[in-house]
Amino acid sequence: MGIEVDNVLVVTVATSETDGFNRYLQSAREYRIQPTILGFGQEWRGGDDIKRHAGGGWKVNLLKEHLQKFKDDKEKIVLFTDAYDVMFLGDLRRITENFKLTGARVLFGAEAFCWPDKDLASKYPKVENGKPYLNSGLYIGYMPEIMELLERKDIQDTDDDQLYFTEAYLDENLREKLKFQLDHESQIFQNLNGALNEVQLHGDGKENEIKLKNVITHTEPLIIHGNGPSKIRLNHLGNYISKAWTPDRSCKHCTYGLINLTNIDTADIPTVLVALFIEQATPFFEEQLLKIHNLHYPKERTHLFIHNNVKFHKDHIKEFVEKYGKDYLSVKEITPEDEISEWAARDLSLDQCLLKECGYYFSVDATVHLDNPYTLKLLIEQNRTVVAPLLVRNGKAWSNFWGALTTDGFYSRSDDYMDIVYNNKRGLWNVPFISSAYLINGTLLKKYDRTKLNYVRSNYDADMAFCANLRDLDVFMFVSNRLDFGHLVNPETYDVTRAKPDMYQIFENEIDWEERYIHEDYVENFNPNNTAKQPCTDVYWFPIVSERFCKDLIAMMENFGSWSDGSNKDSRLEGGYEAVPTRDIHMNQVGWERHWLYFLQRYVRPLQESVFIGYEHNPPRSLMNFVVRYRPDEQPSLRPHHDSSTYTINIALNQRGVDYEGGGCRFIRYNCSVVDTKMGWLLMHPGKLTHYHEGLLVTKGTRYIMIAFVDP
Ligand SMILES: O=C(O)CCC(=O)C(=O)O
Ligand SMILES: [Fe+2]
Repeated sequence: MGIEVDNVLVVTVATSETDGFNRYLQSAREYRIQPTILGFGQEWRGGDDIKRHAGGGWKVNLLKEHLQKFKDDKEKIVLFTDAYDVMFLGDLRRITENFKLTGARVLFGAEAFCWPDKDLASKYPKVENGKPYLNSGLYIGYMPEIMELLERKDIQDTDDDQLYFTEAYLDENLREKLKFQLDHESQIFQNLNGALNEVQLHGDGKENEIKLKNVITHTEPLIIHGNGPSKIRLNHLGNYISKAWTPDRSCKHCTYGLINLTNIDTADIPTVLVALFIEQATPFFEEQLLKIHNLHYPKERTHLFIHNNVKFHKDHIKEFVEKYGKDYLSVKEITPEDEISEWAARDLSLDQCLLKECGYYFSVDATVHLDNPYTLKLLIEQNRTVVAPLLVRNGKAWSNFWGALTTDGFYSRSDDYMDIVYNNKRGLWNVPFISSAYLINGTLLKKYDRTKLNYVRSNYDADMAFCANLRDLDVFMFVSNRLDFGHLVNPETYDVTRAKPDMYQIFENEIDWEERYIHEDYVENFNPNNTAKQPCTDVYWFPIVSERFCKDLIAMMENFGSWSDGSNKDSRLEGGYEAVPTRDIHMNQVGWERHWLYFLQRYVRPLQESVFIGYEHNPPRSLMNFVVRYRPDEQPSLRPHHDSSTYTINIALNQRGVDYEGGGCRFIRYNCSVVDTKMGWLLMHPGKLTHYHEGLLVTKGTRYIMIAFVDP
C-alpha cells in the first residue's frame, strides 16, 4: 500500500490524566502509536460535559490550530480520536491500509444513534449494512480534506462538534467533493454504543492476542470508542483487548505503572488511613482485627479510623485499641453511641484522610479477612486510582465485586465473573462495582470534594452510591486476584443473642470456625509417622479442639445455667430415667445439637476410623451429647457404669491442677486411669462390655467434660 506510518499524525484531546487516558496511552504504546495530545493541563473549554457529546467544539478548534503547521503536507494522514474512552486495537499500518481500501479521503466512525439532533436522521443517505449515523469521536482523513472540513465554518468551543461534522456530511456536494464516508461496518472504528451485542472477544493463540470481532459485520475493528453509556462495557472489554490480558493467560496490563515500596525508608513510606467499618454484627471479628494489625505496613505510617455501629463489638474494639492503638500514627473512633449512619461515617473517613494528608485511603469492612499480610503493600504497589483485593466467601460465588451492571445500576453477572471468582483467570479487572475493601490513591480525594465523591444517593446503599459516583467521574475500579489476598466471612445468620455466637457458625463460616476452634495439632492425628496415644488399652487420646472452643462451650453452658439435678429422673430422656446421672446440660438445650453432630461427622469420625479399623458408620449417630460438671459440693464423681454407645468420646474442657484437683476417668477392667487429661483432647473408648469405667472424685474446683455416646 506504500503508506509510511510516520506520515500519519495521530491526534487526541485530553485535559488531564484520567484512568481512561492512561488506558488510551497504554493501548497506543502497545501498537507503537505516538499520539499528539492537545489541551493537556488546560481547563476543559468544550462545554459542560465531554462525555455527553454536548459541546466539544473546542476539540475542532484545537485540531484546526494544531494542523496549521502541517497543512501543506498533502500526503499526510490525520487520525483523530477521543482519549478517555478510546483504545487502539491495531497498529497504524493496518489502520491506514483499511482506510485506503475504503477509497474515502475522509472517514468517520458510524453509530446507531442520530445524535445530537435526531431530526437529522431522515437526511442521511440510506445504508444497507452497518450503522448509518456519524460519530465524531474517531475519524481519519488526508490533510487537504481534513483541513477543508475543519475550516468550512467557524465553530465555538462550546458548540457541538458532532453536529458540526454531521452537517458537513449531510451536505451532499461536500460529501462527494471530500470523498467523505462513514465506516458503517467498522472496518476501523467501532463505536460501542448501540452495538453492545455485535462485539465479541476472540482469543487468537497465534498472535497471542485477544481480538475484538464485530460478529454482524464480520470485521475486526482497530480502534474502539466507548461512547455514551457504553463505557462500562468498554471497561470490561479493556480487560482483555489491546493485549491487556493474553490467551496464554498472562495479565500484561497488570504490570503497567507498578511502583515498588521495598527498600524505602520508613519515613518515606506513604501514609495510609485504614478506615474500618463495622456496620453489622459479624462473626470472627477478633481475627479480622488482628489480620489488619498484622498487615506488613509500618504502623507509624498508618492512621486508623473506626466506625463501629454495633454494640456487640464494642469490647472487641476497646480491647484492640487499648492493646495496639498506641502503635498507630493516630486512631479515630466512632462508637454506636455517636449514632452516625454508615454513609456519613464513610464520608467522614474520606475527610479524615484529607485532614491527615494521607497518601492512601484503605477501606475495610468487618467481613473482610486479609489473610495475606502483604495485601496493603501490594495494592499500593499496583498503583491504580482505586483497587480492591478480590475477596470471596469460602466455597461460594459471593464476592466483593460485580462484573456487570443492570441498566438501573444493580448486580449483573459478567461472562467472566465465575472464572475470576474461582481464580481460573488471574489478573487486574476493571469492574463497575467493588465493595468491602479497597484502596484509593489520596490524589483522588484531593481532586474531588464531598459534593462529587461521597456515599449518598437515593435508593442506593453506601457502597453502591460511592461506586456510582466513581463511575460518573470515570474513575476506574479495579479488582485484583493476581494473588490471594483473603476472604469474606458471611454474617447472615450471626445471632448475637446467643452466648458465644461464633460457635454456631460452623456451617456458614466453616474455615474461620475451624481456624478458631479446631486444635492446632488436629492434623497431626493423621500423620502416618505418628502412632495414636493409647493411655489405656483401646482408649485413644487425640488433640481435637482449641482452648477457645473449651472456654466458649463452658460459657455457653454456664450462660444457659440449668444443670440437671443429678437425680435418676430425667425428663429430657425418652424413658424419663437415667441410671447413672451426671450434672449436665445437653447440646440441644443450647441449640447446638445440629452443629455438634456435624462436628462429630467431620472431625471425630475420621479419628475413629483411623484407630478402630473396619468400623464405619457415616454419619455417626448420637442422641446423648452433653457437658458434665463435677464439683466437690455438687456431684464430684460418677460411679462405675457402661455407656450406651459403640464408642464414647470424652473431651476435657478445662485443666487439672489449674481449674480443679482430682478427677479423671478410670477403666476398671484394665485398672488404668487417665487423670492428667489435657484441655481440648478427647478420649475415645468402646462404650460397653470391655470398658466399664467411672468418673474419679473431684476434690477441688470444677471439672468440665464434653461427652457423646456415639452409635448407641
Ligand atoms: O468423668 C469422666 O471422665 C467419665 C464420664 C463418663 O463416663 C460419662 O459421663 O459417661
Ligand atoms: Fe461413661
